[in-house]
Amino acid sequence: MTPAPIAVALDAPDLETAAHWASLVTPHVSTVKVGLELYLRYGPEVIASVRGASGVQVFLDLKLHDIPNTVAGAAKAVARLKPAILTVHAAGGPTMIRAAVDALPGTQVAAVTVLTSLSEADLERIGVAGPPDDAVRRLAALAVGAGAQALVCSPREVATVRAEVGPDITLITPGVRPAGSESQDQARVATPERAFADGADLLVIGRPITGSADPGATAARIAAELRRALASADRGA
Ligand SMILES: O=c1ccn([C@@H]2O[C@H](COP(=O)(O)O)[C@@H](O)[C@H]2O)c(=O)[nH]1
Repeated sequence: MTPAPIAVALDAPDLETAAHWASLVTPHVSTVKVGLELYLRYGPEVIASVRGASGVQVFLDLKLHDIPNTVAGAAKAVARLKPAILTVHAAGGPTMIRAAVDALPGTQVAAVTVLTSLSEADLERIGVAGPPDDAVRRLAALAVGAGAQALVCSPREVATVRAEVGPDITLITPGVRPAGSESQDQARVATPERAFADGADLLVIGRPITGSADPGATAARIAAELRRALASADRGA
């Protein structure tokens, strides 16, 4: 069975746990995601540990945000790890995004538009007035114009972003919560089925899977539900 287009966020306190979660979920999902917690604790060795024998796609979610020269250097520093996806913040600006894209030709550079943990009120506090959709759409257009091949947005904005950037850009949505799950620190959430129906290509799901009693079984169940939804929408997975 083709793995479902889900990236499981391996936000684990130690390498053994992350590698164990990766081995449980990789039969069911296309991608595992390494974020700041694991990478800052263990560095590059974490990538081989979670990739394991399965050779699953690794999404390196470092959310780089610095001056262009520094981001280019950081991107080159991770090139040998061959991540399928690397994140940068769209708010770093077009020159910074272009620097990352040019430094990593074999990797999809994904620009994070507006963090899914931020509500409209949070955005107003940091000087971004108006509905999150407006800022997300603006940053998405800027990032694609600078060469980003992928974008990170919440499932609430994915339809708007798809309409803005067209069919060729990979849309990645964290803030995904199966029906009945807690939002936790995520502010802009939707179900996996909603995210896909609205045009997402890759769903990031962490704690609803890794915090469950059986991460392998939970990943299998969410993947199966998604395949059913995709089949009825004729999008295939
Ligand atoms: O806007 C963003 C960008 C990245 N993330 C990351 O995704 C996962 C979500 O984990 P959950 O446990 O499903 O909430 C996490 O690693 C974040 O760093 C995001 O949530 N929002």
